[in-house]
Amino acid sequence: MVVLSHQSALNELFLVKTCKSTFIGVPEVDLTHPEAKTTIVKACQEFGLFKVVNHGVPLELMTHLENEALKFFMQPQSLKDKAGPPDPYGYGSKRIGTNGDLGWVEYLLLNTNPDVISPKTLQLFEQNPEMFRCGVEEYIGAVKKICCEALELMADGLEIVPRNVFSRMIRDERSDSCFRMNRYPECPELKVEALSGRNLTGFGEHTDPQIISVLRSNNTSGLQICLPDGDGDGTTWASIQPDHTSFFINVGDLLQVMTNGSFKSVKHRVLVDSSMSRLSMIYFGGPPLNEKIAPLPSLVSREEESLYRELTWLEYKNAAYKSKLSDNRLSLFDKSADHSDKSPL
Ligand SMILES: C=C1C[C@]23C[C@@]1(O)CC[C@H]2[C@@]12CC[C@H](O)[C@@](C)(C(=O)O1)[C@H]2[C@@H]3C(=O)O
Ligand SMILES: O=C(O)CCC(=O)C(=O)O
Ligand SMILES: [Fe+2]
Repeated sequence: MVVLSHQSALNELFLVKTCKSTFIGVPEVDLTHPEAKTTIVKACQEFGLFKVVNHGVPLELMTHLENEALKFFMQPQSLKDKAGPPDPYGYGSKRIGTNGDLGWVEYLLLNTNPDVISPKTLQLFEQNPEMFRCGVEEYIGAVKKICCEALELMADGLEIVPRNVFSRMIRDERSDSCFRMNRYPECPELKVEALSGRNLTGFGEHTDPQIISVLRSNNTSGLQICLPDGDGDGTTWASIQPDHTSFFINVGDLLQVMTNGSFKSVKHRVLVDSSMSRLSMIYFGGPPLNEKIAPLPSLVSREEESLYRELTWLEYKNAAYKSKLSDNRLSLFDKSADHSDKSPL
């Protein structure tokens, strides 16, 4: 629990100046609608984000796991710490990654491949057997299905054959996907006058490095996306209205590369609410580590049009995990950039 005497620490670590932001209407997609592929492609090109409604995943399945996660987060710190520090998998608090990023968040990060289950995750499952084994597996099974359907509609919309060009990487048994549960405790101190005009960063601005991310949260707001800078007058953040019954899907870096920049890996962040805690669960769909990632030939008619060079997911992931949250990781793929005299990022 934060007390006011910690205000200066809060200031230094997490407070950002409030900048103007408005709620935007995110494109909504029913994956079974005949126009779904067109809506999805447009949303991925324009925003890099869309909302999936009428998806058929029972609300109880989502709330069951949410409640189990809350039970975990409500345990004494000493018990939670047994599942940490993250390596990168396991329990973490306030430190995000290993390169100095901080946020007003505690989280659990899991690899979804049971073959690469980390000791930290094993410890977590042993401490909370019922809680995670069933809940997490069932939930991941459901979101993975939605994720693959969405990726197949993207291929249809872009007229790419075969339509499993993206989804096969997620369905592959070696797929390097992960799953994260974030809890952003409310921060009543934000209401005191001294802090007015300030926001607290829960999760700093970044793009997701994988192919695609599927997010579900409780009804607490906080997620913001960075809008394309139409008139070039600076960064505009748009708040996303939470909806605990729906999923939000966002484009990751690898999908931006494979679509040769047509789909946008959206920059996003989370700000903390003063009176309600936010609980989010995100599935990050990634390819097998040795998968070569480059613009799809059918989207590039001449070699000169290809914006990105080829890298394996392992190469990109290793570099990404050495970077800070807000770094421009995609520049590593950038064909026009000269990387000879610099570190990878
Ligand atoms: C600061 C970092 C945390 C992160 C690894 C990184 O070095 C840069 C990318 C970060 C990110 C963002 C999306 C996902 O939440 C995540 C699990 C991922 O794959 O890349 C996190 C990483 C993390 O929290 O370890
Ligand atoms: O917690 C959220 O709502 C989003 C977090 C996020 O962007 C991430 O974990 O990569
Ligand atoms: Fe993210």
